[in-house]
Amino acid sequence: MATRDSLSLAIASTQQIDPYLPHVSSSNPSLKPYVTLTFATSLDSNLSLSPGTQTTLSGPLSKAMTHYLRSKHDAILIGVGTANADNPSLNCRFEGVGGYGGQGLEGQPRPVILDPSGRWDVSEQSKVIQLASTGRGRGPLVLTYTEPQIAMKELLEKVSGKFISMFQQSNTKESTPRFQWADLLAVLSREGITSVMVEGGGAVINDLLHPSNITLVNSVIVTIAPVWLGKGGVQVCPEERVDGGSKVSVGRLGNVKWVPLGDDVVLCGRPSV
Ligand SMILES: NC(=O)C1=CN([C@@H]2O[C@H](COP(=O)(O)OP(=O)(O)OC[C@H]3O[C@@H](n4cnc5c(N)ncnc54)[C@H](O)[C@@H]3O)[C@@H](O)[C@H]2O)C=CC1
Ligand SMILES: Nc1nc(O)c(N)c(N[C@@H]2O[C@H](COP(=O)(O)O)[C@@H](O)[C@H]2O)n1
Repeated sequence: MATRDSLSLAIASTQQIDPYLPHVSSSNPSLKPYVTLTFATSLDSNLSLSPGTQTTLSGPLSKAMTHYLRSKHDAILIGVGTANADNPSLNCRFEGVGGYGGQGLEGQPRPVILDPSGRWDVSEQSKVIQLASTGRGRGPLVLTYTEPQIAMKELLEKVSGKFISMFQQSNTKESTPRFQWADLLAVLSREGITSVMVEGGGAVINDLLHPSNITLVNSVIVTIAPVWLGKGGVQVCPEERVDGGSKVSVGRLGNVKWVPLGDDVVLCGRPSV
């Protein structure tokens, strides 16, 4: 839990970040959720030192800012690689804004885990499950192509989470199965989710930054920490884009704002392809 001082400072800074956040919640189920892509990176664009490990990059102020973001979204989405590497909590621990403050589940985002191949071990050891079972977070939605084990299904349902089976076209059996972003956002919309923050990890972020998906992103909020992690890390580096035979940039942010937060800087922008 962040301290009161760091929270006050973070709140002051968040006024600059607010324009990049979802504001109007819509009950129209046909609308795509508002998508905020947000993560913390090193100066060499690494999310962590190596695959399968968790690396602290954000300082206390930018971490508090992340919890503020969590309080402003209906859902928080990660890939199964992050679920397994970090065993994250994925709740809002920003007292007074949402989360732990005697306000029940108000201000708590619903965790969403992309797990097409059924690699996430849904068990009592998972912090997400522990928090949901004690009223400190919401039960997760797990999007998958596989048939879940009955015990895992029951455990998830006990904490008001569930597996959602995604439709897999028989002619698109890739070696690394993926959902189409438009499809998965439509599924979230049908679950009543009007805004989602995508936190990572590398595969999820790089996939969303692909030229065919980046237009689905409404805003990008990146914490940049003053550290180099070196080669071998999990890197944010999307596929190249070729146009008319020449390599061009994948995308660019417009409407940019740089917000210093402690030793870090938070970059906010909107994709302009
Ligand atoms: N610094 C930061 O802000 C963050 C750092 N991380 C770090 O990132 C690392 C994990 O990253 P990765 O190994 O790349 O794992 P990941 O979290 O991106 O998960 C990868 C898996 O997600 C699934 N996936 C990805 N895109 C999908 C799609 N479109 N449809 C369906 N499934 C999809 C696939 O099963 C894929 O194997 C960890 O070290 C973690 O600590 C993770 C989140 C944020
Ligand atoms: N904002 C931010 N800064 C960092 O330095 C990080 N390593 C991350 N990682 C993300 O946050 C999740 C951990 O969340 P909990 O504190 O356990 O709720 C982790 O899984 C990454 O998605 N983020």
